[in-house]
Amino acid sequence: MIQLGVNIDHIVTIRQARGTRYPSPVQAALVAESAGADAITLHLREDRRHIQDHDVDTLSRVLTTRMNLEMAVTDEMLAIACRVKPQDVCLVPERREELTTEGGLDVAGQVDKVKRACGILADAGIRVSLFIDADERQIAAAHACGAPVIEIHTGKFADATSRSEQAEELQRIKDAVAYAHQLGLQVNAGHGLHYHNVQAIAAIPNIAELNIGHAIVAQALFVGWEAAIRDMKQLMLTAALNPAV
Ligand SMILES: CC(=O)[C@@H](O)[C@H](O)COP(=O)(O)O
Ligand SMILES: NCC(=O)COP(=O)(O)O
Repeated sequence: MIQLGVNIDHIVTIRQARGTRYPSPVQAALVAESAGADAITLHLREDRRHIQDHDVDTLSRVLTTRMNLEMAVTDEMLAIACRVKPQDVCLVPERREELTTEGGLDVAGQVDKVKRACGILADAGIRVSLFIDADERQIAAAHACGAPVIEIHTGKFADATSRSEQAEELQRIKDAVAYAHQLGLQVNAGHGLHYHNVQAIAAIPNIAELNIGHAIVAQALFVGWEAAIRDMKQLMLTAALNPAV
């Protein structure tokens, strides 16, 4: 059944805004797990704009589901991942000046570097996911690097400004999921998903997991954190069980 990875980055954005001890990412993660999160996703960025190293260490000790640690393909992050040993690592592109992740990792353009990182993480017993665009060339490269999982970047679909553009991006994602599944990859998806666009993605056959954060944190301001997660999970399950939704 489709799973939900709750990204808690922007819980921590609120804490970092004032340098307080609240809101606690530990409390957010444990409540999320009780509300139906199948994994907790956190992005340790090179610039530490939100998640801090100590958050990763603490959460690795208290989570009862899975930690999905997002990180850039750098020796610094590989060393942290091999020390912490989260269940999952998702390798993502990063640019210090970006507001948020702008696209998928260019695996095809740096196969040796990504393959080396996949090997190091796999040797540490960590399941590797590559965050890539809905692009067959990138999917084939991810498979060649030995990653067992990919996460399709749904940002272009989420940011589409017309129905026709959104439909085009959705079809691109559907084709990518089918191709990746045919290669034997586990296929996840995420970025920019919210309560009004998630069902179109969740309804795609063979999508295993959606990683969602920003929209859940925003909705929690109005309905509460637990309800925001329960509602998102329910939308996903309904769509997955009734693809015609
Ligand atoms: C890779 C991705 O799309 C997100 O999981 C990522 O965490 C976005 O970065 P921010 O959370 O810093 O916006
Ligand atoms: N990999 C996507 C993710 O973890 C959450 O992205 P968003 O929902 O915060 O855009």
